Amino acid sequence: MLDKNHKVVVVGAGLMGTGIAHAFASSGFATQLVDTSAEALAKAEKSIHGILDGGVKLGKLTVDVADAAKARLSTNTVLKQAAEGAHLLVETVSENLAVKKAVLGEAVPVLAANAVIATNTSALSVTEIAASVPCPERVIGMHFFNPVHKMKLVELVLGIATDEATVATSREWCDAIGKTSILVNESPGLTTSRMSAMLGNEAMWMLQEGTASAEDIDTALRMGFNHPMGPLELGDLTGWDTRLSVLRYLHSTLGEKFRPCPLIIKMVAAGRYGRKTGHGVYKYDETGQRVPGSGLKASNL
Ligand SMILES: NC(=O)c1ccc[n+]([C@@H]2O[C@H](COP(=O)([O-])OP(=O)(O)OC[C@H]3O[C@@H](n4cnc5c(N)ncnc54)[C@H](O)[C@@H]3O)[C@@H](O)[C@H]2O)c1
Repeated sequence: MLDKNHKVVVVGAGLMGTGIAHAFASSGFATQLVDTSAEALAKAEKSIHGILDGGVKLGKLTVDVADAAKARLSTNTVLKQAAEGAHLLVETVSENLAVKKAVLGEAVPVLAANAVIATNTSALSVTEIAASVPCPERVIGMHFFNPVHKMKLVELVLGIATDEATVATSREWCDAIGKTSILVNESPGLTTSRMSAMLGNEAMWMLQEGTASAEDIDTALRMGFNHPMGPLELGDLTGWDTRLSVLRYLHSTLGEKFRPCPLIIKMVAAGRYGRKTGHGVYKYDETGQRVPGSGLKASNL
């Protein structure tokens, strides 16, 4: 049974770690956010405070509730210190198997007994990550969606060794932070990433071929299918670097239909990762606003 005194450690203070740490801290859990980069931690803390202050301005939270959530959040560059006695670890470091295994190798020995060990990997194997620790039955995929404070879904991903107790406790953790969880047996790209990778890749092929402008491809999916965002603006939000590594993985496991569009490879080589670098398919100004008419043109390719 979950207890509000249970402590959570979130490792990786990037785009996702920021949202995940906010979710736990604002749901009543003492939350430690860890990153090797002090700069990333400072940025994450500022964003979390921004989300909470925004909630106060909208009348969704009182100042006291926001302050209490801020007080429950702490940051640390020393993983072992932060993970000591935690009942849930959510690793959400860069999408790299060796880095993820190293994080677990260091943190797992100091967690509370029976702690859930969750990975937010988009496309790596939970089974393979789990095999690197002595308790693979306690490892589960906990796949969140960006932006975490708005997206309700969590895909809980079962590796070959994940046991029922871990699934049950993970569902409780998701309920406690107001998320809806679904169970997915480990398979490349799960349900949502597989579909989303296909859509984003196809949109880039269309852009590369000059089928329609970036703006019109996005409008087509928003207005034609009621998607809240078009696939190109979504790729800018997710990051084309992350997108490319997911596509490469799906290509190697599921075959030709996932071959990454050359335009994505070119954009990543140019450092045009999306919102996080201020330039992806669209350009963003220093306040993060999209520059009107900035969509990549087929004539520029
Ligand atoms: N971006 C998305 O929409 C999305 C959605 C679901 C899942 N994911 C997954 O979440 C994970 C993180 O993605 P992101 O977009 O937040 O990446 P990101 O690049 O924004 O952040 C990764 C962070 O990990 C930190 N890091 C790297 N090595 C570390 C280590 N050894 N110890 C501590 N911190 C370390 C980096 O400094 C960086 O701040 C990836 O596995 C990704 O596949 C991403």
